[in-house]
Amino acid sequence: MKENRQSIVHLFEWKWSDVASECEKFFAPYWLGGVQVSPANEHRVVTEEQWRPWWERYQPVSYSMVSRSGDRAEFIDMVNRCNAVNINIYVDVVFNHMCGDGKSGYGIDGSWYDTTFNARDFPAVPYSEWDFNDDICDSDIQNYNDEWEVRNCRLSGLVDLKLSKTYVRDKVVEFLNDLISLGVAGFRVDACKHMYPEDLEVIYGQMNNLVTPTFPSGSRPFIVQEVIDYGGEAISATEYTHLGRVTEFKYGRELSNCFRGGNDLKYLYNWGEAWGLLPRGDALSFIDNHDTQRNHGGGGNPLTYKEPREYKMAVSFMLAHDYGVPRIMSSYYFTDGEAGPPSHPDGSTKDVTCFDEWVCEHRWRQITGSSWFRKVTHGTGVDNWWDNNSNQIAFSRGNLGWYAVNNDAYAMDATIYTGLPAGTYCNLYVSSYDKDTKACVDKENVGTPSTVTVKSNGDASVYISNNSNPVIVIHVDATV
Ligand SMILES: O=C(NCCCOc1c(-c2ccc(O)c(O)c2)oc2cc(O)cc(O)c2c1=O)[C@@H]1CCCN1C(=O)/C=C/c1ccc(O)c(O)c1
Ligand SMILES: [Ca+2]
Repeated sequence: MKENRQSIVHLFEWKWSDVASECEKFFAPYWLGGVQVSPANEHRVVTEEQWRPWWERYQPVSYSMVSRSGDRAEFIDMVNRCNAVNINIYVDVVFNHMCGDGKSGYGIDGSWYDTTFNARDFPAVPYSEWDFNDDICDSDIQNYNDEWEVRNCRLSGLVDLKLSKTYVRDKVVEFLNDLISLGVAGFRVDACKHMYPEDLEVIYGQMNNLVTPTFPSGSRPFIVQEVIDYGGEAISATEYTHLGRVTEFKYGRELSNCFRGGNDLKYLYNWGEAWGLLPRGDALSFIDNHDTQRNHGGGGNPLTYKEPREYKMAVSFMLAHDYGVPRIMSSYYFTDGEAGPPSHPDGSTKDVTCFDEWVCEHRWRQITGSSWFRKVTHGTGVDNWWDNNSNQIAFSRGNLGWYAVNNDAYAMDATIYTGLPAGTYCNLYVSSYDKDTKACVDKENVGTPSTVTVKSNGDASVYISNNSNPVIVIHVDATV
């Protein structure tokens, strides 16, 4: 985790070859801290329940590095090429469970597995029935208010690994240390709610340091723990914060509500812990993720690429504000929530083509510009808050950047103290900035200024109509 480059982009279901070229082609000159990639280990090939759904990758059958995104050699090439341009790779790892109960067949790398009847055979690991919790719980989780059940029973039919057992812990540590040896910078740990913090502590403690010289000697893996906690269940995210960052699911739900008009933006003056969110140093913040962008209701029904105007506003606010480590979702277009990535008839994932079958939100100007803002203003707090007692707000990040958004149904027309040095700044939400020629080229600025002039007293007079891009994002490294 580089100090001033903390944004993470989740390149969901991208192949390793496409991730590598995106690191070199797009991310290198920018702002990015790292990329989260889909699970790299062998998983089921699901064809009967659904045809090749995205969630087949969350049903492991072994820890060999072959998946729908590519094989071990391609994974190594991706990590090397991204590390070479200083972009970290964080791997999604699934070790609460293996595949669903009552299944048998060959995984995507050809490994046999059998969970029919009492079998729990994963010879490629190997795991056998005594490596699972069926002896203490042989049913699915029913009651999310029983923390013993949530940890020891089957999560929607998935056979539950006995992580209390040294042998199982050792196999998981071997898997994680294999990935570390390939040069990854950390992990997104799936389904942490379903594993005991005590077991995770032992496993994380046995992870090796990150490889040198790619990383400074003694560097520890960066850990993001997925704990789905909207409050009201027996298990809370705070049980895991001492072990690493934890996903803050309330973040996207609350901010989506604000930008859909459910709460006046003026209330965001104390956005963060005062809203019941995790301490900012413990939080992984995001608007939507691969799961919540699909399951309405249960997933908090967040803004997604399907509501682009409000989504871009919410994501830009997340990136402009100093709370947490933000993760940006990069999706493929879908209507059926279970559908897997754009694929060929044989089920193999297509090459990425941004903006036709792949949404590539991370490449949208409004999001790229806001992420650059986050990098430039890292280390400052939220200062000089201004609002119109409704849905027009502005704030600076120290004297390095200034952010304003108009979510009212009428124009924002005000003179506001920005805290910035005098000068003319490029509005990165609607314009492109050329660092060499210091030019600010309008792109989509109907109703939103493409540049902002700050007077010597720090004031700026801004007019932002209620248009499709009603945001100003300016910082000291993009002046004309
Ligand atoms: O209806 C489904 N599942 C039951 C309701 C969602 O429950 C799941 C949760 C879940 C849901 C709510 C909670 O409060 C919670 O603690 C856990 O986490 C998972 C994690 C996995 O690695 C693999 C899974 O199959 C699941 C899962 O099915 C569909 C069909 C099977 C996969 N799936 C899904 O919907 C898959 C969802 C999924 C997959 C991967 C994830 O990382 C994730 O967060 C959710
Ligand atoms: Ca478990």
